[in-house]
Amino acid sequence: MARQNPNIVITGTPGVGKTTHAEQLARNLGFTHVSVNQIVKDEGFHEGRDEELGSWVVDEDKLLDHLEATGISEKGGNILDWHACELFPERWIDLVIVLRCDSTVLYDRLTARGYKGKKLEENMDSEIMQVLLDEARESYKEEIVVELQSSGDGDVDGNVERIEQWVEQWRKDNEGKSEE
Ligand SMILES: Nc1ncnc2c1ncn2[C@@H]1O[C@H](COP(=O)(O)OP(=O)(O)O)[C@@H](O)[C@H]1O
Repeated sequence: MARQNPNIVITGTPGVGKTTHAEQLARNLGFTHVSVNQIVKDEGFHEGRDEELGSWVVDEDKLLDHLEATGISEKGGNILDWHACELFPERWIDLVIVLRCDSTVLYDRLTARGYKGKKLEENMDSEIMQVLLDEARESYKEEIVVELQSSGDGDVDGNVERIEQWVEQWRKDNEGKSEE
């Protein structure tokens, strides 16, 4: 059975605005905000922390099994928020949003969050080298990957509105398919 609502990935370097966008979208659309980082922490789907990078070493098999068991693929209506995207199976995902941020703005956001040293450097490099955008383009069909700016205040509302319009169109295009 096809899903009645799309599943959307919001990805990008830490600090670009994934949580901000995902929360607003989930609220407006009545979708579920799936904060993958939170699940990894809460459920212990990791093999400890990489102290140098300050991030979890994720057990991807456990994470995927857990998400699969929640019926994510069949139910739809999820906003998956994570700083990586290539591990989600293509059949789960209808749209991949890659948020991008101006590097001076991102630097301020990350230092305000206490990032420093190698962690700060690696994340800044990742944004400048568009690592997540490339990862998304390599992992999903070109037409479902959308790059959006999230540097200034007005960007969030504009992006959210654009994604909501996309969801509306998706529903029209998929009308009736869930009964097939
Ligand atoms: N487009 C934007 N304009 C202004 N501030 C933003 C924007 N996007 C994010 N922020 C701010 O930047 C910080 C990091 O955003 P957050 O949503 O937590 O990013 P992420 O989930 O990608 O790490 C927060 O303080 C948030 O309010």
